[in-house]
Amino acid sequence: MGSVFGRMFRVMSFGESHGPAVGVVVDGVPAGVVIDESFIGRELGRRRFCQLPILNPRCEDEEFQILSGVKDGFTEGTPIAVVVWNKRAISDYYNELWMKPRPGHADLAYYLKFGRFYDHRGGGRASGRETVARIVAGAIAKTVLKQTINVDVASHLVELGGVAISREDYTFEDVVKSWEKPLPMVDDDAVRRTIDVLVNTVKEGDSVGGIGEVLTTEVPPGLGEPVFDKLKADLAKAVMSIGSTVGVEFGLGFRLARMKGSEANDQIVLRNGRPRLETNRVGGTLGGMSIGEPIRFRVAFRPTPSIRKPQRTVDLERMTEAVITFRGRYDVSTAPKAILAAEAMTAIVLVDHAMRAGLIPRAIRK
Ligand SMILES: Cc1cc2nc3c(=O)[nH]c(=O)nc-3n(C[C@H](O)[C@H](O)[C@H](O)COP(=O)(O)O)c2cc1C
Ligand SMILES: C=C(O[C@@H]1CC(C(=O)O)=C[C@@H](OP(=O)(O)O)[C@H]1O)C(=O)O
Repeated sequence: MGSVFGRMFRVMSFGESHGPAVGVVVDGVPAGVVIDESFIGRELGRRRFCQLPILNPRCEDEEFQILSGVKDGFTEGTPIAVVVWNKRAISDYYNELWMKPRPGHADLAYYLKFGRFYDHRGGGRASGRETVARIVAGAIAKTVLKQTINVDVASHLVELGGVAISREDYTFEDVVKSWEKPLPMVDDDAVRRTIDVLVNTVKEGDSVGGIGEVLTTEVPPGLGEPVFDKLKADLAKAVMSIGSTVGVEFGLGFRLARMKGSEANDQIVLRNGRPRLETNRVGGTLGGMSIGEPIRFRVAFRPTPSIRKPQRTVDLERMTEAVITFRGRYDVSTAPKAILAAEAMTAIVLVDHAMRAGLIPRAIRK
């Protein structure tokens, strides 16, 4: 229930933060796709941030194993199962938090739904660790996109801990290259200022939220279906399913709501014999379908729940009010890892819709 996503390109994520592994089964991958295992490793590596330990103090080595669906470096057209081993869980930190739900985390909701069977250690199933499964499936989806409709997906942070990038003139390549920096931001000054904010936030025992953006190269027209299966609707569901996500806006998003039609409408112009949008303020879809333009949207992430400051909760065993102080490890912000999960989910949605639109067959070579 709830762990499968997609219609033709189907992704099933499994695993808990403190179980032996997290992983994914991807069904519907066409046959004949060349799988480069080192690319999957590099995508997992982008999520580690171990050079800035306050962003990922657990710093797993992300050793993974492909269990099925790939033979001699080619996909077989059958389900691809991948596990990523959990090796650095320390569950003792969570003993004192059993039945004392952390404010902001999913503990309370899991208790109210599943009773005392929920796993609260390291966030259990609701952990940021689950995004590892999405990164692996996203790496497979990106590989399929590249070898079929030649679409690339990238992401970056536009604001973190209250520090916003000051550039608006960045290109897709700038966004890709931002991942070579300590934080994926296109503005070096913002990177420096954000790191200061993050370091001070940890000293205070607190956490911060942020905003990221996902961009693609030109997506062929026709992805997305009227009216419930719009591309933007499926993308919104895909990214809203990432823990800590609180908002999605396409193109200029909420800024469009404050404009006049004459300011907001993207004029349609002829370029190289094709109808194109002059500006793409709308973010790459009209009527829920791609139109040959890049897709572009922003995602907001709330601050990390586990913080060192005392927080009020209810002891569910005694049914009394209580105060907890978290002593374990926590990411000062979920945003850097979460935006990468949004990038991965975007690739997954694009492959699913390209298959549904008939642009990707079940075997890409025979
Ligand atoms: C990438 C990522 C990293 C996270 N790291 C932490 C963490 O270190 N500590 C913590 O308490 N919660 C962490 N979370 C949990 C979320 O902040 C959030 O509380 C949880 O996933 C439930 O989110 P939801 O209510 O939006 O579904 C992380 C989530 C994500 C996506
Ligand atoms: C392990 C990861 O994130 C974890 C997400 C998380 C949570 O509550 O969501 C809590 C922490 O787990 P632990 O207490 O085991 O260190 C984070 O480290 C990861 O992203 O790889």
